[in-house]
Amino acid sequence: MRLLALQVQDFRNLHQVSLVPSPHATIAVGQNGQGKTNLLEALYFLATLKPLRAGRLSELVRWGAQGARVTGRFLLKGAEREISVEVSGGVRQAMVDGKKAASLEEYFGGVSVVAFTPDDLEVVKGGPDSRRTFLDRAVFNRFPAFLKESRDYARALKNRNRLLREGPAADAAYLDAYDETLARAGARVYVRRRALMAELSPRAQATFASIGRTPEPAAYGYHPSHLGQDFSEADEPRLQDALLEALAGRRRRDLERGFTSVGPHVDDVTVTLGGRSARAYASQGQQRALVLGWKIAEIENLHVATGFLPLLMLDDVSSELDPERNAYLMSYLAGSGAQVFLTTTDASLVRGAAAADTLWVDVHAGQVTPRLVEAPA
Ligand SMILES: Nc1ncnc2c1ncn2[C@@H]1O[C@H](COP(=O)(O)OP(=O)(O)OP(=O)(O)O)[C@@H](O)[C@H]1O
Repeated sequence: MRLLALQVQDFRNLHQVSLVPSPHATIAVGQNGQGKTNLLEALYFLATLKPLRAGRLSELVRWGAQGARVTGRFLLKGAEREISVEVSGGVRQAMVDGKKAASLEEYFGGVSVVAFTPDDLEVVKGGPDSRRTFLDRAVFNRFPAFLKESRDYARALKNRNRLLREGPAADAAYLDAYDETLARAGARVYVRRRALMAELSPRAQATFASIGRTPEPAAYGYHPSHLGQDFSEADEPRLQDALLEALAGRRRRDLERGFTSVGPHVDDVTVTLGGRSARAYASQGQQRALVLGWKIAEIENLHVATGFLPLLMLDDVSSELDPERNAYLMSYLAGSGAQVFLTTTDASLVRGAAAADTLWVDVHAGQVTPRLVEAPA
């Protein structure tokens, strides 16, 4: 998979950008607050239909503009196709070759992206919410149908919670029906997450072992909470029954509190080092290596599973790493053969990922301008 051309219109502070990226590294250099992350976010949104940072889609539209649009021409399995996404009035529209996409499968058609951002550290340091978001981005990359499946779950959860807020007056027959829907959708979410973790965690552990410079082994885990037992990814029907039972068992408590207390929305990801919580015990450098181990594993896992290397995006990551780990990452990127997009305030930090075919662009006040000469060291 390769991105041949990218066009961005009225996306955050980017008024109009037209870029022919390098087949390998494209590096955006600029001072703080100029639009470097916005450029990556535009590409991320195109490739995933999910915002990288925004809470609301309307935040993506340039102030004063009617709508935002991102278009990419990709080379996939020898054929060119154009996908684009528009946001207007808080609504997103996905298109393939200029026509409304018939399905998400048609839209994505093999496009995937792995993003490295300074926020990734939240997977170790942050709360369960950030860990679930982190995990779900990886699940979605591996199984594009998960975009719809996770939405189905969120909708079912919202409906049940709305009914729970009626308290004891809530109609029991309706609740039974909502429990069924929620258990079905929840089992799907769980099974997808579990399948991803089964592929990813051994790879991430091995990558960490090679970059962590620490004798303790890392472990990345995901288990259902409040179900009393674990389930494999092949156990969907049994899991659905267990979820249904747990929902029934917690109904009284849920009615009192007005929200659903069991299901994948309260599950957590565990990251440990030598069997101890990485959040509580790992150093900053070890925490960063744990995240890096996961991300590199994700790239390799996608490559094996789909036959394609995903697009890689690194938002100002080098400034967060110590020189040795940064050098490792840069040489990994240069040797991976992947198409990479990097941002930095300091070109010298990412020089290790650059080659003769690198496209250097300057980002200033929302303008993206290719450099005619290579960036100075
Ligand atoms: N919807 C929007 N419309 C117009 N401008 C926006 C919008 N959303 C954000 N901005 C502007 O975009 C700029 C931030 O851009 P961005 O986050 O890409 O910075 P950056 O170059 O990555 O900087 P840093 O190095 O600090 O991360 C800010 O000036 C912000 O005001």
